[in-house]
Amino acid sequence: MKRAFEKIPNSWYEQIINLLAERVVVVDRNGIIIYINEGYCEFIGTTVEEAVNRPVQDVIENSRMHIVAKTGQTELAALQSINGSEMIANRFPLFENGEIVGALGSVMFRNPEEWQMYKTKIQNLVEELNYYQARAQRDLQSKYNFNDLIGDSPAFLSVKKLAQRISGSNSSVLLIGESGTGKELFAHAIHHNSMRASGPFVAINCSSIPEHLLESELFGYEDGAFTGAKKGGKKGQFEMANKGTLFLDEIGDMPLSMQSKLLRVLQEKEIYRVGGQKSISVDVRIIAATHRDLEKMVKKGDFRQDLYYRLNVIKIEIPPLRQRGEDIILISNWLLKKLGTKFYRNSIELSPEVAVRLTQHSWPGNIRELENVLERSINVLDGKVIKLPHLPLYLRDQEADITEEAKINVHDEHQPANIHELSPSLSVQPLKEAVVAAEKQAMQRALAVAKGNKLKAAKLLGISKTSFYDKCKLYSIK
Ligand SMILES: Nc1ncnc2c1ncn2[C@@H]1O[C@H](COP(=O)(O)OP(=O)(O)OP(=O)(O)O)[C@@H](O)[C@H]1O
Repeated sequence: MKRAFEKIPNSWYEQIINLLAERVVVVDRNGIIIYINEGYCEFIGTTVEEAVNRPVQDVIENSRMHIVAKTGQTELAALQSINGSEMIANRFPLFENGEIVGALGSVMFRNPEEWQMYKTKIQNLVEELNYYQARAQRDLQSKYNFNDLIGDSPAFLSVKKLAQRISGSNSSVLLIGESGTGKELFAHAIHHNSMRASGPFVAINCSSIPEHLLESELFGYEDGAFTGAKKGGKKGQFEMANKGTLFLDEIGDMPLSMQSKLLRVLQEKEIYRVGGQKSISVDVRIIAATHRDLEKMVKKGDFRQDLYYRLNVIKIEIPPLRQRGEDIILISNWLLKKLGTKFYRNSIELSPEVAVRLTQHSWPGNIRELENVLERSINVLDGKVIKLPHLPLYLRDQEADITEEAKINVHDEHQPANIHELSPSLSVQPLKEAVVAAEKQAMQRALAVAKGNKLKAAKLLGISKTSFYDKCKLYSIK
């Protein structure tokens, strides 16, 4: 190495240094400048003569060369503000016989244009990074609040009220309800209404993650915890949800081995990453949800009883749509508005027959099914009104069933009385039709008692004004 330098004439040194970096400065162990090149001097508005032999911090703004000459710690690609611009500087300690004798500093860019080009590139990258960071942050926030929970049936309102009331508490919440009843929506709204609203909302579906990945997904892992593990390790959902809410959807599908680990975390309020030795404290509120009968699972030994008690501090049971038939039209209208915006199809309405059909269906898939039906109908629709042929076949088939039975009924009415006696079932109306007829009758009676005052009639029936108006429309009651 030494021999290689010997061949370089002394007069070349400065040229080589200047070509290696536009701005170079060398200080002794006390931070006094012993060399600075002209490029650097020009940039900071001084001359070599003025700068040499002076403390570096007096000559170069925000310099840390005197510090590097003391600590011996290299500083690479450090941001340094000079003349209002961010420079990128490298600072190296210089050693002789193992002792620090000074430091060498260089600014990485040769001219303002080059700097500008890099600066623009870096700025773009920083902006991109900020954008993705903000987006990732947004993804960890609740997207819905209680206003997004539509329904004004007494059954739904009492559940919504309970959820609102317990939002502020820190206790665990267990949401029980059939698929598509809005459990996730409730979890978002509870978080949004809680003291943790400014913290993250992290949702994880326990049934969609393979069992062997669930632990690392929940608790994270350390560097090298297993083959394929990301370098530097990874935070788990518990850590991501720190100071916020962790929504554990489909908790009933969590394997028993994981249930024990989850219970430990809920008790200790600390986690261990997979392959990690040190505990990490976490402050997380748990909202769990399931469509399964957890009590039955506990009895069968499929769900840990102690975990069930831990999660079941506040239990909220969301009623299925068929138990709140009066919400169907209200939710449908709200969904039509939402879907209208999504598909640029505004003012879409339900025909009265479709409205009746929707209230007759039992909605095993609940609001998700209703949303799918309406989305499909909008897609096959030309005008503004959804009519029976726009509904999916399985809903139209109900029409055939009902009409068949209606035919039997009509036919029946003309039969002699003894035939009724022989086959009483033929004169029986389908329950759904009977309910619809009874509802219509009750409304007409209430209107008559209230002398046509709809608000009064709604009060007499114990339903909201909106619900009453929707039903009037549905049954063509003027
Ligand atoms: N009360 C409601 N008002 C308006 N939309 C609702 C309501 N409840 C549910 N939805 C809508 O229904 C769909 C299903 O809701 P969500 O995913 O919250 O149900 P879920 O009970 O968590 O279902 P799953 O158990 O299948 O995960 C979503 O599109 C949601 O926006």
